[in-house]
Amino acid sequence: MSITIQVTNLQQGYGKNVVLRDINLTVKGGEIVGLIGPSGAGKTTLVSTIMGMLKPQKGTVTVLQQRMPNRKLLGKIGYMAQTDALYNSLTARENLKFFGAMQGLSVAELKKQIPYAAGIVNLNADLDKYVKNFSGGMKRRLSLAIALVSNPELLILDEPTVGIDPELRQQIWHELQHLAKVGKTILLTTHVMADAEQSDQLMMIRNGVAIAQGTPNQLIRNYQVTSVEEVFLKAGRQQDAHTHNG
Ligand SMILES: Nc1ncnc2c1ncn2[C@@H]1O[C@H](COP(=O)(O)OP(=O)(O)OP(=O)(O)O)[C@@H](O)[C@H]1O
Repeated sequence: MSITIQVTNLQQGYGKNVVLRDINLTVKGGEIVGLIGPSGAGKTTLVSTIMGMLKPQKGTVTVLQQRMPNRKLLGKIGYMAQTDALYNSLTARENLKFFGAMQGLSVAELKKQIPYAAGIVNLNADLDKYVKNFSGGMKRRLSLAIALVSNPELLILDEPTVGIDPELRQQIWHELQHLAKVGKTILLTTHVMADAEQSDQLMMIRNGVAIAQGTPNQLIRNYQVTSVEEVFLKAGRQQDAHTHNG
């Protein structure tokens, strides 16, 4: 399977503030990779760098064999940001049309893709409602539909399940697993352990470094615990002990 994302010895930050240190990540086509870590750990900074919105301070990022940042690749990446960037004065359908057209979809493609993307997040019945009347969860769902509408090779989802009820979360996961099976690559950040457990590969980030990496089962075995949550807690304690001793 080809490599979709390659991050090598990445250091990233804002001005003199270094947020990520020595991050290495390889994501193969068709894989679902979860980034987990406490608030402020650097997950959004990492996905923004992979998207090419930030230039690495040190190290390299390659996406679909192209060195990032690279504006030409943006059309191939479906991105769901942490804060919903939606037009409140437009309907959900108009938002999907606008963002789909920006991604290069033709009128005929939009006609086919809008019901598909809205269907995944259960929004077909609300397509002609104004976004200003949407609940927080509906806005998250519309943002996810926008990420999916152009049928991109790579999906980057920053906390996609925040504000989404358990039933719909399961439905979304079902679709993400299906998309991965047909070769799409998915990188997501999450605080939700149930999401982490569904990922093929996990990277746990804490204080700007990767403290644990592997498949959920590998991590559970290596740390001799029974859940991903316990892996995270144990890896965190080990990082603290190491920092205090070092
Ligand atoms: N635009 C910015 N300018 C300066 N500092 C920033 C900026 N964005 C993030 N930071 C800082 O970088 C660090 C990592 O933030 P980041 O948003 O990547 O964390 P996160 O793991 O995504 O957190 P959360 O789970 O809360 O979204 C934080 O200390 C934050 O204050």
